[in-house]
Formats: sequence, C-alpha cells, structure tokens
Amino acid sequence: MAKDKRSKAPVPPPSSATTTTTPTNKATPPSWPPFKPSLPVVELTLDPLVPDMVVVQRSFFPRSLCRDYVAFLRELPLATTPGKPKRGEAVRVNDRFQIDDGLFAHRLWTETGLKEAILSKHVAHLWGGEVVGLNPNIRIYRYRAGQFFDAHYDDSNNVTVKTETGVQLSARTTWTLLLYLTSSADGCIGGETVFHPFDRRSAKEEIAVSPETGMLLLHKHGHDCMLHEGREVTAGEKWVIRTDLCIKR
Ligand SMILES: O=C(O)CCC(=O)C(=O)O
Ligand SMILES: [Fe+2]
Repeated sequence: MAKDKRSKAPVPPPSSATTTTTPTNKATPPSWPPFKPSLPVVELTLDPLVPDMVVVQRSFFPRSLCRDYVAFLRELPLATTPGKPKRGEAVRVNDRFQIDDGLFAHRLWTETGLKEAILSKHVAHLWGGEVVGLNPNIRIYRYRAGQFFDAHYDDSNNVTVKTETGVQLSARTTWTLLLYLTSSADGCIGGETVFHPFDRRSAKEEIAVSPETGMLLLHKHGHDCMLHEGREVTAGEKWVIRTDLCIKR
C-alpha cells in the first residue's frame, strides 16, 4: 500500500505492486534451460545508476542465453493480466507467468556469479542486511505492443529462502531484480523502466532505463522504493524475469 510520506504525491495516486494478494503458484516448476555458456561471461561489477537506489549489470546473460530463454518462456502458459487492478494496485497490462520455484531462485543466485557480486565489499552495504538469496517467487513478464506497467512502488515481503544446506531461512525482500531478455536490438521498441525520484511523473526529472538484452537491473524497494513504471512497448516484445534480493530477518 501507499506510504504516508507519499500520500501527497500529485500524479498518479501512488499504488503498490503488491505480491501478497497474488496466489502463489504451487504447480510443478518448468525445466528452465541450463545456464550455457557457463556464467558469468563478464566480470560482474554491479554499476551504480542512481546512487544507493539502482544498480545495473550489463551482459549478465549473454545474448544466446537470452534467446534460449525467450524461446523457452514463450511455451509457458502466460496469462494476460486484466487491465482493471484491485484497489490500491497499479495498472499492469502484460502477459505473465508466476511460479514458486526455490530451486531456480537458488540456481540464479549460486550458478551465475550473482551471489559473489552482491556480497562483494563495494556493494554489500546497499542491500539493507545480510543477503541470503533470491525470492522463490519467480515472475516472467512479456509486454507486447500496447502493454505497460503503470507507475507504482514495489513492496517488501516476508518470504522463506532455502539455502545450500537445505535450511529454510526466514527472509525479507529489499531490492527488486529485473533481468531483461530482449531490447531494441531484438525489435523491442519502448518498454523503458522509468524511475521518478520525486514521487511524481515528470519528463524532466525521470530516469529512463532502456532494456538491454541480458542486463540485470536492481532497485531498492519497500519503504524507500522510487516511484517507477514499465513504459509502454510500442513494437516487438519485452521479456523480463523478475525476482527480489532477500535479506535475513
Ligand atoms: O517491466 C518493468 O520495466 C518494470 C517491472 C516492475 O516494475 C515490477 O515488476 O514491479
Ligand atoms: Fe515495480
């Protein structure tokens, strides 16, 4: 839900992209393609885009792996979200697949170089605590022409994360993770993730991040989340894998 300090934001009425009301998909997880070539393919430096708020990692997935993933994800039963949101939720019009898959979250965390990069000294202070893994709530988005995710804030959620040793840890999400699988290089026009640092939509103030194939974007969420949106795609398809960083609680 909207936070007090934001209740005066002029446009739009702040809403939140809560996941707590979304029923968790207990279905059998898909057989995700292997991470080939083995990852990481570049040194993961997690570059700041907005100090302490947004970091990006280019070429987290190589282009060939993004292609494999898009071909695979296309076959999943994606559901188009209805245009009419629940009270207090952002308008999101896209095709989506959601699965509770702790194993895939764990693979993304441990088999890609992400864990070492996130825990490395120059960024470790950003995450709000001791990062123990990724949210098992994996979301796949496909935006086609005319689809978008209206301005909102992402909530922090309590989750359970399974560690290497099989121990279930109580955790809390603190940063959103978006992995772009397509970009203008693949014919996707529009679809920028746009941040509004002053809680209002303003072309002058906005920070628009164009999707790049294989780029990871992390942004702080919960109480300090910046108002943001997934701008309308006008041609082609934008594909995204979404999860979150989780800290011990
Ligand atoms: O698709 C995007 O660019 C933004 C997605 C987003 O804001 C979300 O998943 O909460
Ligand atoms: Fe969001």
